[in-house]
Amino acid sequence: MRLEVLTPAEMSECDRRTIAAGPLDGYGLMLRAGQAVASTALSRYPGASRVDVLCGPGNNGGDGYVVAEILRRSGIEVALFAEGSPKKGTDAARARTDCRIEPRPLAEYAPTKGNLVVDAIFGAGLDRPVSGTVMRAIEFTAEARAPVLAVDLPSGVSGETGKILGTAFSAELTVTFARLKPGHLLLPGRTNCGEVIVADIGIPDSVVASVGPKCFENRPDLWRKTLPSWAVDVHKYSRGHVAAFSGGPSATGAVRLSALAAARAGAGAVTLLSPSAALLVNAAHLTSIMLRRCDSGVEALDFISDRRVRAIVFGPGLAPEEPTAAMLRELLGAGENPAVVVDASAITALALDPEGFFEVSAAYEGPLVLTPHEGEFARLFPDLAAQSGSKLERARLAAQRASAVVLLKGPDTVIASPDGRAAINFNGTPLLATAGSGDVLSGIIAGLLAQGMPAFEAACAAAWMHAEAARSLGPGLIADDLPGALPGVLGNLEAGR
Ligand SMILES: NC(=O)C1=CN([C@@H]2O[C@H](COP(=O)(O)OP(=O)(O)OC[C@H]3O[C@@H](n4cnc5c(N)ncnc54)[C@H](OP(=O)(O)O)[C@@H]3O)[C@@H](O)[C@H]2O)[C@@H](O)CC1
Ligand SMILES: [K+]
Repeated sequence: MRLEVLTPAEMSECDRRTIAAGPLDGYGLMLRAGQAVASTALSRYPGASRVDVLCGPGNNGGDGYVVAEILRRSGIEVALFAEGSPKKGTDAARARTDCRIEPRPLAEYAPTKGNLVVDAIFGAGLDRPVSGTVMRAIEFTAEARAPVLAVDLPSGVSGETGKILGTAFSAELTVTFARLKPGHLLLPGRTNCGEVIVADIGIPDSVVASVGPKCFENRPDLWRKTLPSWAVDVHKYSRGHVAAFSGGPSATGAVRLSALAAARAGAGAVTLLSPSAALLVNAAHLTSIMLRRCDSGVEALDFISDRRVRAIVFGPGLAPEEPTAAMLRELLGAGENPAVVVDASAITALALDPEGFFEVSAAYEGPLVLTPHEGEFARLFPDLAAQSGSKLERARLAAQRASAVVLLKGPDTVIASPDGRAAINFNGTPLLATAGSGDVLSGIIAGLLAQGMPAFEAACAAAWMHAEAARSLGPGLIADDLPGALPGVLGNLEAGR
């Protein structure tokens, strides 16, 4: 499976290197791109006898002329509309010359009921908001509810960020080339793309590898090889011990969800470190999860070193206040170096003095993962949250600043590592928008970290497993159900090894 996600600039570099190596030239790539779209139109819309093809002035429009000519030769009635003309001497100009249909100005386009619309106005080269005639064409098409097949990207969707520039087509189907682009995976663009098909147009894998892409689709092949596996004589502590910090007596449920998820993700032992005041309430709810009184950083550190704790969940149910941030700084500064997952209120607490935390995290030698949702992210990284870049870019910058893997939650969760690697999760589901679901996620990450999985891979795997668990349960799930669904998810992964 080809998991690289290419920015439009990386894609264009792949085109350039492929053309330089030959034998395909730019027009050869365009012909293959157009053929891929035309054959998708024919196979996926077999009943379409009339097609409106809308072409822009660049190479995306060039692909459109190729599509129009192939469909015409296949006996389809094609109406061709053009916005601007390709520049002389370009591949797009050649494609227009080779197309036997005379285009009409896009201003004359009005969708006809039952027609398929092929959107070849703008693709990778969109660099400003759509307006004027193109905007009207998009609005007419939406009003007529005509099915749209987009070439590379729906016009109006930024391939780089997934943002809508002005307005955009809502496609049923998008055919892109060689690899996905961030705009196919990040919201809101992902929604406008509909189903996405990646067509092979002859760009070799070696060329893709040579441009050094660092963003990936979050699929099991990205991290399967790093999943824990155990020798027959393993015992509970060698399988990894997780410590999860409980909040006070009225805030204990969140961390119990994390603890259970860590155990279900495969940690051999999980201990809840609970303040004295919450011991009884925790004791009343725990069975296989162990319980230990802990009222200070010193007590926690003693336990961590005595019981060889490999991973910590720190955040769910804790107070979003300075003592929480201080305790985390103490844990990170002590030289024990367990893996630490910082979640929920602990992130809010760190936002009281971000620079103080970044100083400690830069010096920390253990694996560190932060799991903010957008609100927590904006508290800890207010300048990054306010900038205009993509979610991918924001997560990457945050990971570098915090010297930590940052898992920025949402329907299009992004996981970024300080080394520049990033992954975009695609299997998220609205089923996960339920109280406690984030606590389960941080527990899964800790469970995998405790078993020795590297931090970036553990965060990616956890995000994927979390969503698969939700999908396996379906509507009606509550966060309490998610840990119990993990054995099924892990079983399927094991079967795929
Ligand atoms: N060999 C290859 O590279 C291959 C590439 N392939 C195909 O090429 C596509 C990329 O082509 P591309 O780079 O020409 O960009 P494209 O999306 O056609 O747009 C550029 C044009 O749009 C204009 N423009 C932009 N925004 C605008 C706006 N808001 N409002 C108005 N105008 C706007 C911009 O105008 P300008 O900025 O120059 O004034 C320029 O004229 C890619 O998506 C894929 O389909 C395949 O054939 C495979 C081989
Ligand atoms: K397009």
